Amino acid sequence: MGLLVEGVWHDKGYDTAKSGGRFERSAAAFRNWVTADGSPGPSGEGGFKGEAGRYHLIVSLACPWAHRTLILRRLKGLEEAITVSVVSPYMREEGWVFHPAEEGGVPGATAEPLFGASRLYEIYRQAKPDYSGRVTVQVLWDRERGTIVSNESAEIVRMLNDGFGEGGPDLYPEALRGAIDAVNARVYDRVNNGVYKAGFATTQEAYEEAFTALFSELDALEAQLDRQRYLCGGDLTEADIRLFTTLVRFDAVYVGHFKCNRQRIADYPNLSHYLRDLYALPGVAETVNLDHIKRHYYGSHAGINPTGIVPLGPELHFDAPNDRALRFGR
Ligand SMILES: N[C@@H](CCC(=O)N[C@@H](CS)C(=O)NCC(=O)O)C(=O)O
Repeated sequence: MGLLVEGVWHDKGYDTAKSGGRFERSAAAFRNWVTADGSPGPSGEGGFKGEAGRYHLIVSLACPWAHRTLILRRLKGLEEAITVSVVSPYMREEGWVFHPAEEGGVPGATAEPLFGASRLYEIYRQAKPDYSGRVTVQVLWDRERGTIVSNESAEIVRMLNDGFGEGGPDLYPEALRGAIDAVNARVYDRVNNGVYKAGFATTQEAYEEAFTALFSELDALEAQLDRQRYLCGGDLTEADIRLFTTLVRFDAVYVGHFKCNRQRIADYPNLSHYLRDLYALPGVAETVNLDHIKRHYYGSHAGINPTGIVPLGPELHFDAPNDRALRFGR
């Protein structure tokens, strides 16, 4: 794990000393928006029109943030329009690297076709030679302007929802925006980022704080999903995709590696049926790669798992039947 300082790579982890052992995630640096007509979005510059063949997405199949964007790309039918590269699951001294399966990398990892880069930080330097900051997945690259449009998944999912024309479900419908934003805020802080706050805490107090907030939120979500099929009612929204990418990793990595072990998702009846309901959406199962997920977490964070041993379990059955459609009538 590391970062760029004025374009120079430094192998350096997050510093929790200044924050009482608490993990604090840095804000993403590239915040432009692809829009249907190229007009500016809520931040950054304009000039990024939604066009097939123009954009390239660089993801890790291990990363829950990148996973959101891969699911949106699939649900919105944008697989032909937006090309994808997959980094190696191992993120070590050089950060995220490209090590394609054909060259002995992990199956599912690909090359980087834009510059033939071997490290993700080279892509950041192409966009901004003196870039200072963390080098994170995912990255949405614009071939036309030769730069990074955005490296913030919460914003990329919105661009994929409505920046490339019609097609697929509207996952951020006008009428539900208030409800979606409210759920997202809770889920981001206590669940999506909550598992990282527990896992990367370096004091007992910081860990306990994150653990308690995480499980109280999961309990609340369990109760909410007893009343409705999806987080914002009867229709699937962006909020569900954002929760899904954490739930699908939970029993495999967050319970053990991040010590989120009060209980598993498999022990929550509603959350586990809900997880399988989302997994069964067309094309979603193909975006889930548990091999990359387990190798990444257990094999990249030497401070947490110094041996790098990847557990063989648990057995997971996301493709087992679920009761959600039957219970909620759709
Ligand atoms: N806010 C960003 C967060 C992305 C992020 O933190 N990705 C992780 C992988 S799961 C990463 O690349 N970490 C490398 C680092 O922090 O140095 C987003 O949602 O896109």
